[in-house]
Amino acid sequence: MVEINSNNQKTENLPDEKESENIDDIVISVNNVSMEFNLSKEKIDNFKEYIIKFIKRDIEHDNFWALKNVSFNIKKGDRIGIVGLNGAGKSTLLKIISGVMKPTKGDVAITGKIAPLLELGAGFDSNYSGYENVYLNAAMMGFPKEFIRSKLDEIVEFSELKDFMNVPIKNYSSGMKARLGFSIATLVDPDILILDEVLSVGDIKFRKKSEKRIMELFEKGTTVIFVSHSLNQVRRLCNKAVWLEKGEIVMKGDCEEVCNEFEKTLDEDKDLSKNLRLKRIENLKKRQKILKSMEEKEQRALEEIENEQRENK
Ligand SMILES: Nc1ncnc2c1ncn2[C@@H]1O[C@H](COP(=O)(O)OP(=O)(O)OP(=O)(O)O)[C@@H](O)[C@H]1O
Repeated sequence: MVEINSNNQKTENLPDEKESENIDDIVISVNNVSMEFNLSKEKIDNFKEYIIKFIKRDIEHDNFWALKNVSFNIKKGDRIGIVGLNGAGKSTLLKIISGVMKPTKGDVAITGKIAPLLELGAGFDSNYSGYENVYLNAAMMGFPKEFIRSKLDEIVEFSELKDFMNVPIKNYSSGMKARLGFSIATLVDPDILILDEVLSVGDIKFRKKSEKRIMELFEKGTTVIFVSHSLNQVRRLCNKAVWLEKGEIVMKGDCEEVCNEFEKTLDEDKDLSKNLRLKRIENLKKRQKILKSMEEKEQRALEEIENEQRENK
């Protein structure tokens, strides 16, 4: 179905089993988001060389679109898995939704408190201790000091890092950073939790504990956006999925359906030619476009009927 967002642009909801007409249910609206990066064509070895070339206007760039016209709505309580090959644009999309990056075109509207857990250690200051970083990290998410103090014991206990909380983060392993980051992001009860590959880090015991914690958040109605290269994990945790390929949406909707289609192209990648994979992707994209235009027509027809009914009253 098609909804009108606050900017009066039309965006498509991820298909829903129980389609609700209530626009208030939408907590994230991604509207025609495109992201362009400038990639330097030549290798510049040091900063001095960069400055000289910059002053001489001698730096050539290639323009590269990491995301192209990406649009979808996420409703409260949805668990969205973002899937795609390396370089598809998944992390870039999460960074834009989290507000870490501004898109070149389009916009994202968010309702509620968002807890982003992006790259490992992002949001941590490596010179500060675990305790100091808990306050720093939570403050960056907009949570007041008193609130964090009330959650501190729980955060430390969950992270299992009690003996390391006075140690500077620079001495933590990547698994330890992931544990602390995950504990902060999930124990402050966010409305929206954003997880980029963090569940694949850490030992199996902590991974299981993290998945259980995410399940508890689902029950509380937390909206989760989740990037993972493990399709099984996406299937276990998500109800919907978005498949990105070279910055474009190939398919979005029911998690199982999207994961199955994506998986088929992975098998083909191994066994059959690359062309067949690309052909399948093009067909899926066409199908999405047809579905979108049908939904738009249906929406216009509904609007016309509503207008007629209003005029006849
Ligand atoms: N800051 C940046 N500057 C230039 N190019 C970038 C930047 N960040 C990402 N890219 C490029 O944008 C594309 C998408 O990157 P992104 O990290 O979003 O992909 P991804 O789907 O998360 O990949 P992966 O699964 O490998 O983590 C890649 O080609 C990457 O090289």
